[in-house]
Amino acid sequence: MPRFAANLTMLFTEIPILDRFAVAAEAGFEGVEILFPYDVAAPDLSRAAIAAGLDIVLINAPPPNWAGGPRGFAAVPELQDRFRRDFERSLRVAQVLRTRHIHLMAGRAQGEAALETFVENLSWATKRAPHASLTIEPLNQVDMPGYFLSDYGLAIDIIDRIAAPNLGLQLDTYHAQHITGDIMACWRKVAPLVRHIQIAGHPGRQEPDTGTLDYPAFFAELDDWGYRGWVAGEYNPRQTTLKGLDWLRRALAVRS
Ligand SMILES: O=C(O)[C@@H](O)C(=O)CO
Ligand SMILES: [Mg+2]
Repeated sequence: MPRFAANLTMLFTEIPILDRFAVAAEAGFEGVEILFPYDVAAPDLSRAAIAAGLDIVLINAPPPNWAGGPRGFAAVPELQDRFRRDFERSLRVAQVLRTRHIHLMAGRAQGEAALETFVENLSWATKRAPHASLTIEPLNQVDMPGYFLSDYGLAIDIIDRIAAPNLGLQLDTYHAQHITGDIMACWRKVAPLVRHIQIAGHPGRQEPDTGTLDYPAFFAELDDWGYRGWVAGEYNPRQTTLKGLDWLRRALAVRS
């Protein structure tokens, strides 16, 4: 059974960010991810994680705007400088938080120039931060209209083309089911490239045990493949976060 992390940008939002760590640990999570940890002082986040005994396993590179702002710039030709500056900032924050994975968001863009920019920026970043694990994540076009990366074939081609050991795939089962219609087949196609997994129910993006996806079977499949990475709950809780954690309790019971 994989190790589970809580996405503190979407879970436990009923309490202040620095209080979410202890509550997540108490609930059984062993790690957390924070999409845009740029509004709170990094040493405060780090202290809260250490006090709760949790790893901060993933952050996104800026922009620090979750509420409808741009979704990254890595594939936006005219914003290459901005991407690189923001990446430097995420490296500084990741160092304080001791975070292993940094998700580099492509942003809204299209066409050949966007592809070349994405490849150039990602190659640059892999060399700039050889110690970091960098990820790219296909997002579906309904939730993220115009986002450059919403195709798994394209993600595989880009990762193969750059061929850097520190660049891999972030598999979000909600987006993957939306994009491919078959999460299990998608996982089997991309498994060797996957560095980090996020889960939610589909459709609806609520608790993993809502909707149509069979998570006990998916977790068993991850074990069969020897997946050793994290699985992060990244969803919108239906009520309070704690009331919707049966999926985690059941998974942890299978593990023990
Ligand atoms: O799935 C998502 O939306 C996230 O993992 C993300 O990185 C920001 O959009
Ligand atoms: Mg995701």
